[in-house]
Amino acid sequence: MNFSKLHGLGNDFIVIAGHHELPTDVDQLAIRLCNRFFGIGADGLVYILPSEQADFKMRIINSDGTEAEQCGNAIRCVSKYVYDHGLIDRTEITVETLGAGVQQVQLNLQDGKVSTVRVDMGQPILNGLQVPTTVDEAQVVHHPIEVDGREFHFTAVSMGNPHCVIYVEDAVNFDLAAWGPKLEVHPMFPRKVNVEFVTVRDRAYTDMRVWERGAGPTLACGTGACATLVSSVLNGLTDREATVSLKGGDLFIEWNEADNHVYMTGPAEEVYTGTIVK
Ligand SMILES: N[C@@H](CCC[C@H](N)C(=O)O)C(=O)O
Repeated sequence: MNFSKLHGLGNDFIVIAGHHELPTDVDQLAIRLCNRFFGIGADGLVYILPSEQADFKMRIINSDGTEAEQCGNAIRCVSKYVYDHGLIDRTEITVETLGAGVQQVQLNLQDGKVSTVRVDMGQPILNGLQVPTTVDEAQVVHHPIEVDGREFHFTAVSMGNPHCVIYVEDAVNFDLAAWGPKLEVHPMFPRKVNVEFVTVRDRAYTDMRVWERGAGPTLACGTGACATLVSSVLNGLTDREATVSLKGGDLFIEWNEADNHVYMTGPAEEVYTGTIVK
């Protein structure tokens, strides 16, 4: 079975195309292939499948074998893959996702290859029960949450997948490993949660570090960057356009007032191709 390895700002994926559906043991396959010592190594396994509603369908399995509804960095990687490998020759394409519907994607080329991708990530979901959280409120903004005797405040945003955004003094040096895993499985989040620790530098620039549901600490998270911008607007901390700076690099995020959609722009890179022997 052939695969390609792509990443978006260091959030890396094993990408498999040419199949019609997910294999039945895809959870075990993801765990095995994503292992950084005994496998290829990746944050997730991504399948590009045929779609009846869009040009392609994307399915993303986290490195722990659980399936995610959406992935911002993976959708940019999928978009680069299908264009650069000649599966489509348009620079405006559509990609169906499991939890965020069909997304419109614009490909920006350099020397005939995709260099950056702008994705319409759709409307954020803010209703507490729909994110989902256990908080029955129309918006969950700066809500208290206690972990091991420490109180944080979080803002809940779903971009198809659930996020909990927490403002800290120094996101870049924050002890992700101490708090991320505990917040990920906190009972306030019935489907677990991706956790973003954020420091706002000014109204157009934030630092963010992420602990991902099902994958742990990653270098970047596209949906997490979108959730960060939405949360920062709701908390009055940034304008509706900002750079979200991650460990692996920067994403530019816009939350459009007219259509309420969030737009994400960033790079995608293919780093190698290979064959899975067993
Ligand atoms: N890295 C991603 C999100 C991947 C899925 C996530 N771990 C989840 O379980 O929701 C991104 O770039 O958005």
